[in-house]
Parts: sequence; structure tokens; C-alpha cells
Amino acid sequence: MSEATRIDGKAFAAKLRERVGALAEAFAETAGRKPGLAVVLVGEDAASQVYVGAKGKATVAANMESFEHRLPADTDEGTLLALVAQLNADEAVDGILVQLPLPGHLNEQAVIGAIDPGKDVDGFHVINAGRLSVGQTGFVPCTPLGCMMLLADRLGDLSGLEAVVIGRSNIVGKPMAQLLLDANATVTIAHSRTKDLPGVVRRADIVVAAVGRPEMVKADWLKPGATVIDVGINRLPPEPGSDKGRLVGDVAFAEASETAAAITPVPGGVGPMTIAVLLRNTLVAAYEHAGLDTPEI
Ligand SMILES: Nc1nc(=O)c2c([nH]1)NC[C@@H]1CN(c3ccc(C(=O)N[C@@H](CCC(=O)O)C(=O)O)cc3)C=[N+]21
Repeated sequence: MSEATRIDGKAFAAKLRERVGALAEAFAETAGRKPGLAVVLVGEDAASQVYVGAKGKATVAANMESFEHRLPADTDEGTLLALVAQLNADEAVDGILVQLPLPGHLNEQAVIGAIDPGKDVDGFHVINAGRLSVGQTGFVPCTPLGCMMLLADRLGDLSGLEAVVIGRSNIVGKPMAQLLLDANATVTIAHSRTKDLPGVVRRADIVVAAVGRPEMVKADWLKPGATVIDVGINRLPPEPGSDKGRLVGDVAFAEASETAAAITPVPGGVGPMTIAVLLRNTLVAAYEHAGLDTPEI
């Protein structure tokens, strides 16, 4: 069996960011202002700090305005809701992202529900989740939309293909299943209680793994020739003598590469797509807020 094609999400994301950057420049010429993205981070979680920093840099590199709000871990809900209201009202802000998870004393659904759905570039508001589930236009969560772009690029038409999504989160699993269904795939959502998970996954032409368990999906779970999208980003414990563990996905990449036709690596696969799609959604929001026709992107 030949080695699977490595799906280069990092390169795909770089091209998408470049297109978004060019369109953001055109937007600024017409609208007289840049598209703006506000990112809110509550607390000092190290991984979250890294993502927020990366988002800010990518936003500026794509000719957009970045507004960062870092709040202490003990921020009360009223303060956070007041900030969201202020960002909703700010005409320089097209997109609002509140970094999840929030500290335990804050109600995530209440905070996300306070974001103007027209600025909810994460696609997490119930209005946008509802729009996706009934086939209306709205903001689609960045990670699943990025996965769909990679699948469309790789496979073209997905009609009639068997897709198995492992994981049922509101952020990835559920919207991913909706998008695959909209693309006419036959979709199964599997999860921790699924009976004979390897047997279910073995039916799939397309596997999307989003469970958060390091290297859980093994080569012998895969149908030969399957396309594998690995959403997991797990940091392993450090090796002796090292201070940082390796990043691995939810799929055992090396062995899976022997059976799959194509597979996304971790890092360098889905992660960079998430940020690129966030910028894409922010650009779309800016065009909508300015009352301009949204370019195809
Ligand atoms: N409201 C909200 N929206 C999010 O979209 C959101 C969030 N909260 N909370 C945290 C997660 C995580 N997330 C990632 C984005 C990019 C990479 C990424 O680019 N990863 C690189 C490498 C990362 C590294 O080296 O640490 C890669 O996979 O190649 C990873 C993770 C967005 N999230």
C-alpha cells in the first residue's frame, strides 16, 4: 500500500489568508475603513494566550484591524456582558470572538447569546446554529467550514460518500455533520457511547475525528483509501529531558498513513484553517455591515 497524501492545511490556509487580505484591501478602499475583528480573552490560560496572539497577527497581516481585550480570570459576568454590548455597538468592529473555554463561573451560553448574530464570526450563537440546521445563510463555525474546504479541494463532489464524524460537540461535530449532509454525504455521528466504533469508522469514505483523545483512531479502523480529517490537537506529556510534549491529533498519523488515501497532519492541518476561516468570516461580516455585495470566497 502506498503512503497517503498529506493534506497541507497550512499551505491551503496561507492561500486563503492571501485572498482574504486582497479583498480586505479592496473593502477598505470602498468603505473607507478596514474590516475589524475583536477578540476577548478571559484569564491567563497559556494555550489560549498563544491562539489569541496568533489570531491578532494573522488579522493584521490580512489588512484588518485587530482589537484585543484581555480580562482577568475573576471577571464577573456583568463586566463581560457590558464589553460584548460595547463591541456590538462599535461600528469599527465587524466580528467578535470570545475565546472558549471561559472560566467556570461564567455562563458560556449567556455570553455567546449576547453577541450580535451578525458579528458572531465563530458561528456559535443559537441563531447561527439554527440557520445552519435549516439551511439558511449565516456564519458557520470556522473549524468545520475549514474541514469542508479541504474535503472539497481533495474530493470535489461528496454526493453519496459515507462520512463518519467522531465527536458531537456544538463547535465541531454537530456543525460538521450538517455541512456534510448539505453536501449530500451519508452522515453518521459517532461518539464515546457508540457501539463498535472501529466497525462504524471502517465504513467511512470520509472520517472526521474531533474527540480530543490523542491518537485514538488506528490504521485498522480505516477503510483503505479513506480521506481522514484530524481535528484533534493534543499535547502529549513531555519526554524526559524536554519541557514540552509533542502535538498529536486524534488519529495515529504514521500508521493511518499506510491505509488512508489522504490525511491531515497535526500540526499543519486543520488548525491553520480555523484561523484563516475566521478571517474569511470577518471579511464577509464587514461587507454585510457596509451594505456591499459579498464577494465569493
Ligand atoms: N471562540 C473560540 N473560537 C475558536 O476558534 C477557538 C476558541 N474559542 N478556543 C480555542 C480553540 C482552539 N483554536 C485553534 C486555532 C488554531 C490552531 C492552530 O493554528 N494550530 C496550529 C499549531 C498550534 C501550536 O503549535 O500550538 C496547527 O494545528 O498547525 C489551533 C487551535 C481555536 N479555538
